[in-house]
Formats: sequence, C-alpha cells, structure tokens
Amino acid sequence: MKLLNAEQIRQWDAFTIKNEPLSSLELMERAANACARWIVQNTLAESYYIFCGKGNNGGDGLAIARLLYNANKKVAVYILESDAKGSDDYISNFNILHHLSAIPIFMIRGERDLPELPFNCIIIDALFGTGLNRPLTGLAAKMVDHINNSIAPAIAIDIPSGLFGDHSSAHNTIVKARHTLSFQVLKTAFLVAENEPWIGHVHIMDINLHPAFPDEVSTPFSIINKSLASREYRPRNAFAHKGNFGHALLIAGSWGKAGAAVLCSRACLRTGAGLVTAHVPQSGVTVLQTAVPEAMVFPDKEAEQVSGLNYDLNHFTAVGIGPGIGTGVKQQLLLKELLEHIQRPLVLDADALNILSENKALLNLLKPDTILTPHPKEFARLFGEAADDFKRIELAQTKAMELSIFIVLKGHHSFVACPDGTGYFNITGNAGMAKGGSGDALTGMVTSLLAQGYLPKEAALLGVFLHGLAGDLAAASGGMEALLASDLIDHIGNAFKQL
Ligand SMILES: NC(=O)C1=CN([C@@H]2O[C@H](COP(=O)(O)OP(=O)(O)OC[C@H]3O[C@@H](n4cnc5c(N)ncnc54)[C@H](OP(=O)(O)O)[C@@H]3O)[C@@H](O)[C@H]2O)[C@@H](O)CC1
Ligand SMILES: [K+]
Repeated sequence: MKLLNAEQIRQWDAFTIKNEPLSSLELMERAANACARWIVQNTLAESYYIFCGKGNNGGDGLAIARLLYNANKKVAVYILESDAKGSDDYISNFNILHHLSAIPIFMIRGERDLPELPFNCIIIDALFGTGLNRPLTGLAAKMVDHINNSIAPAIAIDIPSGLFGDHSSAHNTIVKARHTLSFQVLKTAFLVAENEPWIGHVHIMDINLHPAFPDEVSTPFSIINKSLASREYRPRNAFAHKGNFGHALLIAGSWGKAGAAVLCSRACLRTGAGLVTAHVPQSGVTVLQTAVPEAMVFPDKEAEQVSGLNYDLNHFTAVGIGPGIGTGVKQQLLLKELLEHIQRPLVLDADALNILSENKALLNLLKPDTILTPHPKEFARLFGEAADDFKRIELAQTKAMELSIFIVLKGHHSFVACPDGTGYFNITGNAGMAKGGSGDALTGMVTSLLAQGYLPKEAALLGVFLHGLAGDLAAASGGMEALLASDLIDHIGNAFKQL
C-alpha cells in the first residue's frame, strides 16, 4: 500500500469531493462522525473539552462537539482566536453550533482565557491538522502546554497539533495525545520512533475517500501490509521435494554465542529452507546438533571462533553471515574472502556489519542486491549519525541507491530501503521483540527466503513482515515481557498461515 504524504492526503480529499456527489462539508461530517463514534464507544468521561483552531481540523472539532452533544455528552468548545477568518467548513460548523446555542463556546484570546481542566474530563485536540506549516509559537504553543500539563487524557484529531506529517518535529511544541484518530491512512509521522511521545495509540478512521486516488499518485514510500506480503508469498507446490527449497548457509556463533547460530538456523528452517548448514566454531557443534537436529553443521577448524571458508560457496543457494561471530582479525578476513568470492544472494547482519563499519573499504565489495539488516546503532556505525529519524530514513535510501543494496533498518516499524530509491515501512511487530535474539531470527528468515528463490526485494519485504507477525502472535499468546526469540520462531508457521 502506498504511503501518501500529508499534501497528497489533502489532494485525496479534494479528489473525492470532485469525483463523488459529496461536498467538502459532508466529508467533514463523515470524518467527525467516525471520530465521535469512536469516542462514544471507547471513552467514559464527565465532560469533553474540545480545543479548536480555525482551519478544517478545527471544523472537525466543532462537528465532533455537536455529535457528542447529540450523544448526550457534556461538551464545551474553546477556540484559539486568531486574525484568520477561518476556513469555509470551519465557519459553517461554527454557525451550526452557534445557532444550536446549547454548547458553550469560548474564544481564547490570551492565556487568562485558558480553562482549568478537571482530571476526569477528556481533551479533544482539534487545533491544527495537516495544514500546519510551521512550529507553534505564542498563544497556540501556550494552549498546547496547558493541555499537556493537565492529567486528563487528550485525543488528537487527525494528528497531534504541532506535529508535522512528513518531517521531523524535534523541538516543536506538540500535543501529547493518548490516542490519535486519523483519517483513512497512516501518515509517515506515525511510523518513526521519535514521535512516540506524542501520537499515543493511532486509530485509522475509514472515511471512504475515493479508492482511485492512490493509483494516480506516485510515492517513494509504501507500507508492508498483509496484502503486500500475501502477494509476495508463493505457496508450495504439491509435488515439491527438499531440493526445491534451496540450501542455506549460515555463518554464525562463537564461544559463548552459540545461541545466535541456533536461533538463526532454527528460524531459517521454520521459514521453509530445504536444507540448512550452519558454519560454527567446533565448540558450537554439539550445541547446534542438539538444539537444531534438522540442521547440518560445518565445523570451523578453530574451537571458539569462525576463522575461514574452506568449502565451495557455490554449493549453497543463499548465505547469511554475522550473528555472534565477533569482529576479530580472522572474522574480518573471512568476511573479505566471502565478499570477494560469493556469487549467491547474501544477508549481512550484526558483527558482519560491525566489521564493515571498521573496514569501510569492504563496502565496495558488496555485490548488487546484498541485504544488510542493521539496527539503528549498527546503521550509525556504518553510515554515520543522522540528526533525526526522517534524516536516517533519507540516509538509508541514499546509501541503498549508492551501493545498490537493500538496507533493512530495524526498529518498531522496520524500514526497507531499496536500491531503486523506494522504501517500505513494516507494520507488524511489537516492543516484546526488543530483546537479544530477535535479529538473529530475522537473519535466518531472510536467508531462508533467498535460498528458496525469492528475489532479494521479495525476501526482505516478506521476511520483515513475517518476522513481525510471528512476534505479534507470540506476544498475543505469552505477553511482551516474556517473549523470547524462540517463541517468535515457534510462531513463524502461524504467521505463514495468515497470508
Ligand atoms: N484529508 C482528509 O482526509 C480530511 C481532512 N479533514 C481535516 O482537515 C484538516 C486540514 O485542514 P486545513 O487544511 O484547513 O489545515 P488545519 O491544520 O486545520 O489549519 C491550518 C491553518 O492554520 C494555519 N497555521 C499553520 N501552521 C500554523 C502555526 N504554526 N501557527 C498558527 N497557525 C498556523 C494555516 O494558515 P496560515 O497561518 O499559514 O495562513 C492553516 O490555514 C485535516 O487535518 C483534517 O483534520 C477532514 O475534515 C476531512 C477529511
Ligand atoms: K489535531
């Protein structure tokens, strides 16, 4: 699914009005109805304090006030006064409310007009939406501080006021919402970790915008959702045999980190690779053969570390390297040798990435379409610190294009940067997966898909989606705190079943 920017979402609005027998005021009513319904169904409060600006976001707020009043809720409206006359739909809703005369409306002209906010009220934030074009200052910022200083929860309409939809809002004054009720589609602002303090739980209200619009616009970003993952997934042929599903090689583990090799190999098998060989130090052999009897083992000549490649890489259909190998001289040489000789799809993770960071010249050896799976710290070591999450995403795109590789930037919404300049945000996954071993599982999963013949882009997108979904299913059954990477791996099968 395409990820539209704020301006495109606004155009979608206009497109819908133009192509349907629907006025913009009716569309606002539809949006307000969806929000009011959600608020009635999900909240219980003594009273609702509705803060409105004079744009269409404020218009939404005024319509919501009326609808909540009609649902027998006690409401009061506070309008941020400004020189602006107000948008047409704001004015229409203001006039309706004014004539109704049952709902108190207060104009906020200065700090002294700000109401005291009781603890048992709910604040509705309809000050600014996608029309925000600069950080909030003056009375608008004071109003937001006032809202944030209250212990009453705030529900933001469309987007917390003060937050930009498509670029960083660092240092802005922003409403800290408990819930955000947004329209039709996710905004980029909801997908980056730096905005977590403001957005709360995001709920998308379906307001039936015209379905043809997304096909008319181009966007660099998309969302990896179930329908995209299902399109990538290739169900197994009934007459298949293990030779059809490839042979994955995983180079992983060292003394004290045999677990990385175990998790990676098990995830690789659970994702469907026909054969899996793990290249581990000798000390890892028994561990691996006991924990994952389905995998074959290639013992290194050294006891505690992997130190060299004395086999033909062409024997395998895909290779994954990095989890728990260490960054010593021998692993550096091994990685160099691998990069020089490999002719197969390759995944680099963890220590393989750390080695690259310390030997940047090795980046020039990466074959086109190699997949790198860094977490933000590994990414920073590789490509430098970024000023904010949006800049980091931009940097990932630049590097993916420059080096002709895929970069899977891991996080709550992992981002896959592709060599053609496009990027994909994943929507599965949860905080329970923020634990050692989750990354090793992803390496095994993506390598497995590559081994089975999925193209690198397909493997990265499907792997990331399934990994998050397996984590979600594991969290649903055992909770986030207790979630182990092994639990995630045990749920890979159920994740596939949902495609
Ligand atoms: N698309 C959809 O699906 C639907 C969208 N709908 C709703 O419409 C909303 C967008 O409405 P909108 O365009 O009127 O913008 P909104 O944010 O209300 O007002 C911004 C105004 O404030 C001003 N301003 C900007 N920054 C400022 C600042 N820092 N400090 C002070 N002032 C500032 C700026 O004027 P300026 O001062 O720049 O002249 C601008 O005119 C959207 O979020 C959603 O809620 C639904 O009704 C229907 C379905
Ligand atoms: K808002």
